[in-house]
Amino acid sequence: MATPGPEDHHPSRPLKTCNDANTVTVKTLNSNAVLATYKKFTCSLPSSASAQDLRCLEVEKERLDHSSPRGVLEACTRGLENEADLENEPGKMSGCKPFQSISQGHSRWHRFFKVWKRGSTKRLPSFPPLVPILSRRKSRSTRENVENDACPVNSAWKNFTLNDLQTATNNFSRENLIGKGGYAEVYKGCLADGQLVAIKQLNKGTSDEQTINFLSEIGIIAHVNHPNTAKLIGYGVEGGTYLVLELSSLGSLGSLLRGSKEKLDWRARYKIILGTADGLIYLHEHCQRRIIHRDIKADNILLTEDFEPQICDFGLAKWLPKQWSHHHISKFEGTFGYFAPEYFMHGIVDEKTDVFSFGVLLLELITGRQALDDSRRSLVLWAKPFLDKNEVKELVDPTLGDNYDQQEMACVLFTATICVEQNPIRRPHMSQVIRLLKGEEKDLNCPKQILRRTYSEELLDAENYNSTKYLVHRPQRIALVS
Ligand SMILES: Nc1ncnc2c1ncn2[C@@H]1O[C@H](COP(=O)(O)OP(=O)(O)OP(=O)(O)O)[C@@H](O)[C@H]1O
Repeated sequence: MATPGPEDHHPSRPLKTCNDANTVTVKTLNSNAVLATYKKFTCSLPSSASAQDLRCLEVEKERLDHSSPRGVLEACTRGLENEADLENEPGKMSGCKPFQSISQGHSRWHRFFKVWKRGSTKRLPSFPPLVPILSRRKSRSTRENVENDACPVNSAWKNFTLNDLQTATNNFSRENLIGKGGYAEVYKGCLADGQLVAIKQLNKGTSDEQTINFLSEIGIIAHVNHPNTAKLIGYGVEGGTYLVLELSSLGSLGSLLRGSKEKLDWRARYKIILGTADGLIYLHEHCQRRIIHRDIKADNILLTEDFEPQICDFGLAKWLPKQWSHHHISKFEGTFGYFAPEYFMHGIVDEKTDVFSFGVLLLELITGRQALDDSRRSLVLWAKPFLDKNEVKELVDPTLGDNYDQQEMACVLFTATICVEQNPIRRPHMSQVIRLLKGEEKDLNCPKQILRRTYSEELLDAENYNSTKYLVHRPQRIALVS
C-alpha cells in the first residue's frame, strides 16, 4: 500500500478543501440519515447512519465525557449558567465566587461559552438533548466540582486586555509577525515586565470557528505541563481571541529546516529528536489525559535558545478515554506529508497516527528534506527504498557531511523506518521509540518479532490489512466508532 499523497483520493472519502498550502479540511458529505435514539446509538450503531450522524454522536459522547475537552467546556458552560442563575437569586452565592481569576473577562467568557454551546448544538439537529438537564438549583458542592475539576481556565494564566497585547506587539505590526498557520497569526511581543512572548491571534474562519478553535486549544493546553510542550502564559478575549505563550526564541523547526541549516548540526537534531519523543510520551502516556496531538510536524516543534523542542499547536489534539482503542473521525484535518495511511483512508486516530507523523519528522531531520517536496512528492516514498537497503549516505542531509554520530544515526534511521510502517501495528509505541532512539531496545536487530508479539501474523500483512481487521483484532478494548 502506498502512502497516500495529496492527489490520492479514496473513492469512499469525502471531498477535500484546502485552507492553505498543505493544511486540509475535508468536509464530510451528508447522506440520508437514519436517525435513532441515543439509546439505540449507544447499543448498536445503525449501519445506515451517515458520517455526519456519527460525528454528532461523537460530539455528544464528548459532551457527556468530562474527560474530553468538549466535556470540560460543557461543564464550564453549565457552571457559568448556574452561577448566573444563582447570581439572580440573592443570597444563593454567599461565600462562593466562582471564576474569580477571570472575573474581569467574565461576561466575555460567558459569551464565549454561549457561542461555543450554540456551535455544538448546531451540529446536533436531529438528536434529543443528551446532557441531562441539571437542576437550576445545583448544590454548591457540584458547582465547586465543576470549577475545581473541569474548568480549563488556570488561575495562573493572565487575562490580557487588548491594550496590553497591542502595546506588547507594537500594535500587531508586521515586523512583529513571526508565524502564520492555518488558524492563526503569531506575533512576537514584549510584556510590560519585559518578558518576551508569542501572541497567537486566532483570526481565520468565522468568529464561531475562532471561538471553537480557541476553546479546543485552551481545553487541551490546560492539562499539559512538560518541558517539551509549549507553555501558555495567558489569553485575551477582548477584540478577538488570543493565546499568549512563552516565546521560543529560535522559532519553529520547520522554519530552520527551510532556511539555512547551519545551526542544525547533528547534536541539535538529536536533542530535538529525543525531546520531541519525550514530549509525545508525556502526551500519550503520562499526562492526566491521554492526548493524541494529530498534527505533529516540523512547524509545530518550537525551539528554545538551546534547541530544547517544545510541541505546540494543540488546536487539533484529541483526548482519548482510556478504554477506547482509537477514535474514528469524519472530518479530516492535518497536514499532507504527515498523515498516517489509516488516518487518511479510514479516519482512525490513535497514538500510532502520531507515531507515523513523528517518523516523518525524523526523516526530515535526517535528510534535511521536507515532508512534501516542491512537486508535492512524499518524503516517505522517496526515503523508503534507501531505508530498505540501509543506504545511509543517500539519506543523510548533505549539509551534515560526515559530522554525525554513526551509532545515533543508525538508531534514528532504524526508528524512522519502523515509525513510518504502513501497518500501525508494526509501529512502536512512543515509549519503545525512545528506547530505540537511545539504542536501549535489546533486540534492535529483529524488531518485527518484538512488535509482533501481541498480534497475529495475518494482521502483519500490510497488503491485506484493513481497518475492519484492526478493530476486530483488538477485542480487549471497546472500539467506539463515531
Ligand atoms: N511560542 C512561540 N514562539 C515562537 N514562535 C511561535 C510560537 N508559537 C507559534 N509560533 C510560530 O507561529 C507558527 C504558527 O503557530 P501555530 O502552529 O500555533 O498556528 P496554527 O494556526 O494553529 O497552525 P496550524 O495551521 O499548524 O494549525 C509556528 O509554526 C511558529 O513558527
